[in-house]
Amino acid sequence: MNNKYFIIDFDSTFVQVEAMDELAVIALANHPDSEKVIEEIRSITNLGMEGKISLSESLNKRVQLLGANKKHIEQVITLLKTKVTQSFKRNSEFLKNHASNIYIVSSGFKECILPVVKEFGILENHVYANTFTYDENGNVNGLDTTNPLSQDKGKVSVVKNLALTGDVWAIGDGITDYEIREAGAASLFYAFTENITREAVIAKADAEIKSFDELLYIHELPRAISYPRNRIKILLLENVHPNGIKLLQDEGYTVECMKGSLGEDELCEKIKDVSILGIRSKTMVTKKVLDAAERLISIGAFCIGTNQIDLDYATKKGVCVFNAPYSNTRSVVEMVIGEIIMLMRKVVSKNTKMHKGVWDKSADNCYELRGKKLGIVGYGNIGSQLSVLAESLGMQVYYYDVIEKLQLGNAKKCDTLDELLSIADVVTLHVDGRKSNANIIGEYEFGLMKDKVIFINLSRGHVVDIDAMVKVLQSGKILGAAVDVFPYEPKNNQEEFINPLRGFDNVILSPHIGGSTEEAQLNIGEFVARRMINYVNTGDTTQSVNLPNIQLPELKQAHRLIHLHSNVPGILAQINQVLANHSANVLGQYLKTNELVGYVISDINVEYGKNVLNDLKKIPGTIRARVLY
Ligand SMILES: NC(=O)c1ccc[n+]([C@@H]2O[C@H](COP(=O)([O-])OP(=O)(O)OC[C@H]3O[C@@H](n4cnc5c(N)ncnc54)[C@H](O)[C@@H]3O)[C@@H](O)[C@H]2O)c1
Ligand SMILES: O=C(O)CC[C@@H](O)C(=O)O
Repeated sequence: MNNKYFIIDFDSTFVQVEAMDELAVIALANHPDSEKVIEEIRSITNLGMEGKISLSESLNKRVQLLGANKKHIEQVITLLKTKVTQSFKRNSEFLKNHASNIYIVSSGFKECILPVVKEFGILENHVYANTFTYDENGNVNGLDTTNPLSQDKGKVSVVKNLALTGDVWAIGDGITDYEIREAGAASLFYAFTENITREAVIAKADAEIKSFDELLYIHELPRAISYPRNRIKILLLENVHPNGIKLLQDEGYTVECMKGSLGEDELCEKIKDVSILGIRSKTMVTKKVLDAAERLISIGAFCIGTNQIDLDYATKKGVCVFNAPYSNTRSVVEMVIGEIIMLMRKVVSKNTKMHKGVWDKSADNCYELRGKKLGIVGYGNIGSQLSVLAESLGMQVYYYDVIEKLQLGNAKKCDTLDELLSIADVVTLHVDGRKSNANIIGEYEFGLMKDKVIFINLSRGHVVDIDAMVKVLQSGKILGAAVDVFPYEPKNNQEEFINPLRGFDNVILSPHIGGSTEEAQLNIGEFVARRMINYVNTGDTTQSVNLPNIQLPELKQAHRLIHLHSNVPGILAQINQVLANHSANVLGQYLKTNELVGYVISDINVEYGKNVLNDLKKIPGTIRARVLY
């Protein structure tokens, strides 16, 4: 590190904001035309940053408009301390440990800058900036014009005077930072875009860095996190809730969102450099998609069902899949109850008639649900919660599940599907979307149902043979039906819904919205985003659908080596041999396997051979190995 120097800009680089703009907001708070003046100051700042007016002109104009005094400067310092850029904050240890290599060179004002950067160990005599001049009452009345930083190319002359020999890297968001490199006073200029992106500046830069982590990563320097988060690209399809998006953005990941889903070919193209994919029920993540995904480490299904993902193949490729197993359960249950009532009272067909002007007041074939037999197929999270609510409304609940399930309340277990179908007044499906559930309700099963049955499917489209259902609807056997899920569903809201169930006035059709409530989507968005963040940042697989679930302790003063491999004998021994070869002191080790893969986490002392990760990757059967800190 001896011959590497960092020339760091302050405004919008070391801190997230422009100190002068913030000072203006504070100083002009009681000014009658404050908004107008602040806007003027901001536009002058930008003109200066983009090189459209000279720096001295920009500075002078702004100071005159400011009307600030010493009290305001105190207030802006307090504010700036809360606005330090995340990646500088994260790497405070690096800044402290290498203080002699770090300079802050800014056209801003030292009074505002020094108290902020000092807290990060920056040396006072390494801070170069302008200084205000004051009148006898402590009001700012100008700036020290003898300071080179008040002049055009001031940064250039300051850095030249430092006479640094070695690698000098200028890091900033403005043209004046580039000028240091242009004049040959710095060897490289990095356009810093964590806070603001100026295309004109990026165009001049040797490279864009979206965070200070990225610079440290590029140059293999000591850093707070192993991999810059902004390099982790996330693609979120199908309208994920804004809270989920924000959680991921706040972590520093690069997030792209799309409202609809993508077809296989489009997704194959789009997914190439994506590390995390977020979907709901419509996006099919096939083998072909997984093969096209060169960097994918995790998929978040922002829903319950995961049948749209080739889970076995994802597991073999070491892609960790999460879903939200409970967040929309209640929403589905409420919709089922509502639909049973609407169908039993023929509200749906009567509503259609009313809109055509037909007054059909009659009680024919209209029933209370009290005392009726509800047959639940699939007694999982939704089925069992429905059981409790339906019973509280006076229904007699029967259920059938392929695995042994404890009954809740007075619900009665049926030993076969046939038994349930022949007992129930209302049949509702809540099975999962496994492939073998295709057409579990077809002609034969409809035949077993009672006359005037109410039939509901809010589970998955492929579990019902739609042609058989159409026949039985035409026969008049079904009193009413509600269907929310279909074997083929439109990819987005622009595509027409085409299905033979259209046109029956006793059938409620809904566009797969059983779980689409504000409450559920918010919960799902946050739940899945948190699971994925935890996995990426710590390796924790708790509640993953496909990888062995390991809940990990927080990583403190250690590096975490993560090794995912095919589940074959002897891998743990080989991992430990590699660790021994590199004299790595193991602080904790965690292992779990499922039938396809094994997951080994080794927390080790930070002193270890550099090639340990490469050697771990060479172990036969390795799917993925990474280091985290
Ligand atoms: N319409 C929507 O918007 C919406 C919202 C949420 C969930 N869902 C779907 O609802 C279904 C149920 O969700 P959950 O959270 O209760 O799932 P779950 O996994 O908790 O429960 C499914 C239950 O079905 C049982 N099962 C599977 N196949 C069966 C079969 N052939 N016969 C009888 N039982 C069978 C399983 O053993 C399990 O107990 C899933 O398909 C899910 O994707 C739809
Ligand atoms: O929101 C979705 O797309 C799917 C909802 C539901 O089917 C689920 O599986 O949770």
